[in-house]
Amino acid sequence: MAQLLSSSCSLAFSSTNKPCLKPFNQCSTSFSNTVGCDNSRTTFRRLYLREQKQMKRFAVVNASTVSTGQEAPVQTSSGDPFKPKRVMVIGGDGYCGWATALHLSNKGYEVAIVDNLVRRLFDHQLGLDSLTPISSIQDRIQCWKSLTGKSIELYIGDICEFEFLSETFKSYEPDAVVHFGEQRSAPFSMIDRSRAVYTQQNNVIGTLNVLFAIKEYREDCHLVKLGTMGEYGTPNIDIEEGYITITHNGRTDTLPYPKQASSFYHLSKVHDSHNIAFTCKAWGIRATDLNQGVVYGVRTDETAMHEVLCNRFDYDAIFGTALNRFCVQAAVGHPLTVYGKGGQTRGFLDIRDTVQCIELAIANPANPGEFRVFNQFTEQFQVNELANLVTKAGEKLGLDVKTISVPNPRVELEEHYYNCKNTKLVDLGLRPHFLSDSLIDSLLNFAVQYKDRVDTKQIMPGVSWRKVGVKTKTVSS
Ligand SMILES: O=c1ccn([C@@H]2O[C@H](COP(=O)(O)OP(=O)(O)O[C@H]3O[C@H](CS(=O)(=O)O)[C@@H](O)[C@H](O)[C@H]3O)[C@@H](O)[C@H]2O)c(=O)[nH]1
Repeated sequence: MAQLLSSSCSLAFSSTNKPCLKPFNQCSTSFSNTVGCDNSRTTFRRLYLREQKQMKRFAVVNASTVSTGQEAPVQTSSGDPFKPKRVMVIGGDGYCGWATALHLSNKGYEVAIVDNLVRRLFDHQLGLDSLTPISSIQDRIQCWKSLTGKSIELYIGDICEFEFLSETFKSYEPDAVVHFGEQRSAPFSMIDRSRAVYTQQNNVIGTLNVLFAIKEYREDCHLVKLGTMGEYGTPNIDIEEGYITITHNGRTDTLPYPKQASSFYHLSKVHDSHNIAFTCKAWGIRATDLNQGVVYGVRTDETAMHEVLCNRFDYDAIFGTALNRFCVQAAVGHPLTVYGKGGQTRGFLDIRDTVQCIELAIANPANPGEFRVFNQFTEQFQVNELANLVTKAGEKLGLDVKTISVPNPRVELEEHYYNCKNTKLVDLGLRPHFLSDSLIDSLLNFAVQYKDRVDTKQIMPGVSWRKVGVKTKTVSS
């Protein structure tokens, strides 16, 4: 299967937001140069359909029992008990998606990855790279198969192309769709106008297409959508899980919690949430919006099984997130980059908990027409606290860790109240891996192991929320 797919067309996006249908190795990796590619849709479609047919033949069915979660009291529209088995992981080649695809496969679900590989293209365009070397998706899947005997189906294409998505849906017939397939970096969305437009178009249209595909081809399918804690912003009151009960002029209602996103990326997730909520009401879609916090860590039980399965680990100022970045900075002797006063508080979670949360959401599906919102994080930290934890862990390893205050490139409160609810996933059985000294030690050791791969030019932030303009930036952040 991997061989079949490696000869196929991979989609790259162009700044016109039309997919480029040239084979991946013939695509220019420059952001602006992808515009002129000849979109040979008919050839692509023929190749694609042929592959789908062959993939069906090669696919090994792995149906087995779901090992985690309570028995779901949920039914299909025909009244039978709804037991999800076939899961489609959109964005399954990315940081959270890859770890999740392997975890679900390990737990006995049949898994298909849908991905257009654009995350790899972003790295080429911006001159970035993962701290860890990562194998091609085909090699990853082949390695997983040889280690465990479990097959993962692979569909390479862009979900913004409805034709591709609908063929994929009809071919795979998922019971659950986990949707990670979005541009997920706030700084990326603030580089320039074209990245802002790309982020919102890709994210909002992609999700809308998934909703239409569920309605049209798979009405019982449960959508498990990755949202973000950043949808709520930092209000001066407690943050609830999705909804808040308000009494106004003597009348009371439970309403969606107010949204105050602070980047074009975070806003795209708000727009998604509104579209999903509407289609749950209007069409009876079952959906869970997982408002995830900042993820840290790299190893999960499955990705640690072989170096070919190793996950990506971003430390640059565009895709790297706070704690992962601080560990790499400490490993290479770069001062920790606290933006502004460092009093920014966020919800955080270990990547091992990301995969657990997704599994719990799938095993306990929403009811038809229900729009559930779970806040997916395990602990809250201020950025300064994280810097202190990394400094202390660095001392134990003999590293001299310094911290600097970098003028904040973002527009955000640097000191604020923050208190978020996060009980729903715990109620479903989440057993969190809290941030411990030993985890920071092992992350630091991991960063030290790969420190020769660090490009220190990628560490300082170069994207400014205030200076974002219409001119396309073709060089790194
Ligand atoms: O070197 C750094 C990097 C970040 N920060 C600060 O750390 C906080 C978090 O920033 P981040 O880059 O770690 O995370 P963020 O941009 O918020 O986005 C990440 O975390 C989000 C969850 S949340 O933050 O919205 O809860 C996800 O949705 C995104 O996909 C993921 O990239 C911000 O206040 C930022 O200013 C620093 O002080 N120094």
